Amino acid sequence: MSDLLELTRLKQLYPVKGGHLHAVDDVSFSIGKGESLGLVGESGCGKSTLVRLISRLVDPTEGAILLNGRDIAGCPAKTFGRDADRRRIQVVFQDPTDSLNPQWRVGKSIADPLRRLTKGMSEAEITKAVALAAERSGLPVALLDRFPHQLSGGQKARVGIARAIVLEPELLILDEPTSALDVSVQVLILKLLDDLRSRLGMSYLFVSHDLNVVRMICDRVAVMYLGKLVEIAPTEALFENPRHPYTRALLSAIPGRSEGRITLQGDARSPINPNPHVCRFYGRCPVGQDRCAQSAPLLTFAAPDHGAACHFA
Ligand SMILES: Nc1ncnc2c1ncn2[C@@H]1O[C@H](COP(=O)(O)OP(=O)(O)OP(=O)(O)O)[C@@H](O)[C@H]1O
Repeated sequence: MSDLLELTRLKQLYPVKGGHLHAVDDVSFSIGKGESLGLVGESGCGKSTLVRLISRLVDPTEGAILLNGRDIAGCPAKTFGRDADRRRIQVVFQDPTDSLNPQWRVGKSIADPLRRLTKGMSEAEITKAVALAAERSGLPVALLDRFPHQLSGGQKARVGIARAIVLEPELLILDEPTSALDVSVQVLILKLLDDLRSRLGMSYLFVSHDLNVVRMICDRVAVMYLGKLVEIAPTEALFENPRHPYTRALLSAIPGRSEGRITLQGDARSPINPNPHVCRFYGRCPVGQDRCAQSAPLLTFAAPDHGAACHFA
């Protein structure tokens, strides 16, 4: 797998009374083309700062950010908005409400990156691209005329994803994309993201404080502590054999860890939903917890946006 993104000795220092705070301290890692890398660590460890550096909202104090071999850290944050690489990196934020203009119909919000970052697209082409992004994100085209406050949390999350993928980026940075959602919708959005990555061949940097979520959709996991990268490993290796004491502490703090794991997998047909998911689940169920808590390890999970339903296999 060749690298899409490579960070080399990236540093971000903030001036504080009596010195500097090392928000990101000498961080190096890479993300392969089509790879999903999870980034975990406790609050304040520097995850958001790293996201802001990679998406070029702020300039690093030191270090390189190679995108397809080009050092985009050399392009000032102020002008990166006009850079050809800008459209290759998109971010999905934690609370989609924050990234949507409340006075715009959501179709206009999804079209906005196209209008700002591409040149020469006709209105017909923009409308077609918006409809395709909505369809890929599982957002009915009829909802494009609504305002954000007229949508559910799950639908707004889909708008945020449609807006991010409309430019067909190579790197999608997902900054706690499901933490504002209730648990049944969370599973659907994670499944959608997992499918989109394989369909569109994007790479993910998936930032989360929830290790169970990271385990579901990441190929590798990077662990940050006090601005430093303390461990990076393939997901299963990290969960089965954590090397750094901080990683071990994080893993031991996962609720219900002793009960097992959750993964998402493939499509199965069901009479309830023409496009259901199968949720292979061991442990506490993320949906319909009451019913599923004592379930057999495998259950099928067929869930439209509202009214998720679990079925024991
Ligand atoms: N603009 C700034 N000026 C000074 N210090 C900052 C600034 N932005 C962040 N910090 C500090 O840098 C450190 C890392 O912050 P950051 O927001 O990156 O952490 P985080 O891991 O994303 O936390 P959370 O999960 O709570 O969002 C924190 O100690 C924070 O207080």
